[in-house]
Amino acid sequence: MKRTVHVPTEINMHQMYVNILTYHRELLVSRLRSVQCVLDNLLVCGFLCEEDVEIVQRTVTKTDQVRKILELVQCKGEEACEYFLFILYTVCDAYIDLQPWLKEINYSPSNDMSGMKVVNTDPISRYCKRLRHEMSRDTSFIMSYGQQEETRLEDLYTDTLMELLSDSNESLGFVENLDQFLGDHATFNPEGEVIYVMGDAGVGKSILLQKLQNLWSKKELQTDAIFFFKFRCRMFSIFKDTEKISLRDLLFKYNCYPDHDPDNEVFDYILRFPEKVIFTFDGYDEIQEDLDQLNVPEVVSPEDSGHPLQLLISLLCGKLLKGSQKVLTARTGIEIQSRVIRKKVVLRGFSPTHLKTYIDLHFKEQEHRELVSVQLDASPHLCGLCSTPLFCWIVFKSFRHLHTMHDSFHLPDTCITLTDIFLLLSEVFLSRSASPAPSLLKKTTRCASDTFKAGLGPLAAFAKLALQGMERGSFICSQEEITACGLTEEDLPLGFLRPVNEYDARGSSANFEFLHMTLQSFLAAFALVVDEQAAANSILKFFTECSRQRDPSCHSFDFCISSSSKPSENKLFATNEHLQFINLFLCGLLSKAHAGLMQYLVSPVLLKKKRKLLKSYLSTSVKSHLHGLPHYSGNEGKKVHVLPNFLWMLRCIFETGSKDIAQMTAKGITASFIKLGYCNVYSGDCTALNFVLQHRQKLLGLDMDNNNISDYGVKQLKPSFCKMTVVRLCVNHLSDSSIEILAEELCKHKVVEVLGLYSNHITDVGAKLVAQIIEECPRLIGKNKLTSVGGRYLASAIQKSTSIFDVGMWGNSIGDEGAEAFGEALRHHPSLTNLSLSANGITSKGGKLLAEALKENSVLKIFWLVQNELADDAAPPLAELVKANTGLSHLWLINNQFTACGIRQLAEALAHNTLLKEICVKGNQLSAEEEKQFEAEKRLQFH
Ligand SMILES: Nc1ncnc2c1ncn2[C@@H]1O[C@H](COP(=O)(O)OP(=O)(O)OP(=O)(O)O)[C@@H](O)[C@H]1O
Repeated sequence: MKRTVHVPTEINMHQMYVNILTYHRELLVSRLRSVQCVLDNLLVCGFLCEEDVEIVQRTVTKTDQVRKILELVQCKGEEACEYFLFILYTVCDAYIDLQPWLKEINYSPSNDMSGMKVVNTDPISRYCKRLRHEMSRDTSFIMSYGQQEETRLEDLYTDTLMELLSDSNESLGFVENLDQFLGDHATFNPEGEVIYVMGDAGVGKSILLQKLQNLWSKKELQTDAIFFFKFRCRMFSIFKDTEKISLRDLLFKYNCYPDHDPDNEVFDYILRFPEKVIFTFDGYDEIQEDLDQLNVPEVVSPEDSGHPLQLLISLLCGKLLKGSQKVLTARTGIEIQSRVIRKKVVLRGFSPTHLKTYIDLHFKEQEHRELVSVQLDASPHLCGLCSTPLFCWIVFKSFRHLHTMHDSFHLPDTCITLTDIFLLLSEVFLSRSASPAPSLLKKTTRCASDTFKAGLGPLAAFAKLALQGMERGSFICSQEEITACGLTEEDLPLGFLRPVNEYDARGSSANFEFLHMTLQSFLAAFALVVDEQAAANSILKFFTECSRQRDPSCHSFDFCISSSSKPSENKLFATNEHLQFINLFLCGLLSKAHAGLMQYLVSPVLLKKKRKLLKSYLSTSVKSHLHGLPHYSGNEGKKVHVLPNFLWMLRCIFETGSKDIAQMTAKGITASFIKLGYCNVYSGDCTALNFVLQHRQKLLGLDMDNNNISDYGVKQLKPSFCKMTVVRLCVNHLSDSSIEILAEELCKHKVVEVLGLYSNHITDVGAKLVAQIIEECPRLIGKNKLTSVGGRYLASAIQKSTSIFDVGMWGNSIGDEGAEAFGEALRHHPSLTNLSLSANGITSKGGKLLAEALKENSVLKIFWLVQNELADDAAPPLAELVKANTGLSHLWLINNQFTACGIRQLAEALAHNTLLKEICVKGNQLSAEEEKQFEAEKRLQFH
């Protein structure tokens, strides 16, 4: 028998385990926690009898219980003691504190022992198992139509674009797989504990969390966490201001309670090992309370009770369960204190490849796949809408349903609006009740207005319920509220509502919520339109509400981070997107395009009145909005920086389809340059923008940097490029196909003066096209994926151009061959004054070729070669360049590989140069002393 246990030398080997227990008694008494599991196993294996167990259980304190167990097993002899150790060794989760000690005494089970059975009856392990089981049950299906139809998550889940952002919202690349999600990758603040996931309505934030939860439940998520608690933030709004709850109750009531845990071991374990816990909080934007109003002292002790919102904030700030991982989702535009954020992920929806995968998953029939693909290919606008998974799901589901019912059904064509999409969804819901199963023999002709007329009763009742919820600021409805709106049991399976189980812990009867918040907004708008009782102008109430709340959303944790100060303007709930959506749908429902349908559902006189009211309101507010925009003058003329609200206005205008309002808006833009940077413009918005710009006569500069336009958006803007003097599309996920459109349009109209394409996905193919337009576009394409091939195209275009001043090629990979091409292009270039070839993998070879060529150039003033691989053998030609005194005023050589020897040669050359104003060599291989000396010499020369 193998014995590897270290024991005190004086111990008799026949009594080894008995002696170990005596020798380490104190440690065991203080560290052994889960007594029950030890007792259960000793009992099952016959080392203890029922009476022994009772004796132990009668002992009051845990430490005494352990003492008693030790006494008993020692009395039973060597095998009982060994089995006792074997239990601690096997159920390592429960006896986590004793594992280092078992290692220290070098314990490993003997052969005899290894054959013995140990059952894990530890409450912690049991609880983890139960959590995983319940999580798996709750997350295996995606919500679907009605309550009877469910789709398995794994059958439909498709990856989406998940972009990692820095603290200052710079892109840090994309999440490659979900294992990367929780890890340290792209963490910008190790002190923060929140992974902050942002995204627009319906982009898939909840589904992403569901996927993470489901992977965890199957032990397929890379994490050490053994507890996972999921919350939806809207739940925190159902508590009264005065209600209080303990952390323990918050965790267990709303997830699941531990069974057989009389000593509260699970909660104690969570408190001791918070790093073993993951939380997900979905929809931070849905919290309705103003934290100021709560006026409750901050909760920091896990034993204290507090308002659930206080607990939430304390958890997020790390004041409770510090070290636990938290994933928080919110709609784009909600700012939270960056000091609590560990990393930021922004969801960008489906890329074209994802969309293809989703089509394949969604449609089992090849015929449908092909039909949908063809129809999508024909409509970039629809593709843009379908990059949002929710809209895509509605479009595809509707297609499947309506195509099965009616042979001739096609996806709506180019001008489809969001209102069309939600009308389609409603039609599907209503038609499902009207015709239980599609006939195999004869497919009927589709008549949407008949379906709406027949279903108006329940539809209006759902709409009333939605509106009442919005007015109360609530996304959850009770059974009583549902009944009060006139809805019956039979109406519920139509699909508009789904039950929510999460809040059952409060003992209330079943609650429901709308399938999606956007659907609630749509129905609320529908209620405003069909309501014949309320005054006609009440349709405008949410416009008024939104204009009151126009301040940028800012959810702040200030009050819990610095408890001393209590800022007065910290409104937790500040987003009004769901209200903006109501306005948008209102515009759609009252548009000319839907007048035909709506006249069946509301009296034509009232409809006309409401349409007139809306139109006049929109015209006035567009005028005053444009008038009130801050104008300022810059190089490109009079500029305006529009606010996100402008975007909502554009969306509404597009939804109305009113040419008059579009025309008036286009005319009302008096500035020659609009900045729409960081406005969260997505591809679908480009249709709206184009709708307005079509009516503009004058030229216009448009800065749309840092949005989510993508290739679909550029396609939508195609007709407007003829008027654009400035086209800034930096950081917008554009690929070469966008450049194809730009090249075609910009070269045709030749009015563009500035083209910004920094940080997209352009390759050498796109570079060739950029080269074509380069004569009109002085700003080139930094931070893309060009190699020497693309570098050569551009260099050759620059060589031919006589009007180019500034080329920024940083952050590509043009290497030495590209550098050589640039050298040749610039040797006798007449106009280029500013060139950056930083971060391009250029070695001394390329540096030498550049330096030699530039000696003959007398125009270049600023030359950046930062962060390349230049070493001392590039120093002589660079020194020659400096000596040549060509007109160069700034030479940046930061972060290369020069040593003191190379830098010495450059320093000597300075004496011959009268024009150089700056040469910077920081970040090379110089000691602090050598760097200082160079700086001193430089100062001397420049003086
Ligand atoms: N990755 C995905 N794969 C497949 N379908 C998805 C995916 N993401 C979202 N969907 C579909 O879109 C619907 C809406 O997604 P989800 O509720 O996650 O959006 P959200 O970003 O949380 O929206 P909101 O901010 O409005 O709550 C889902 O019910 C699902 O049908």
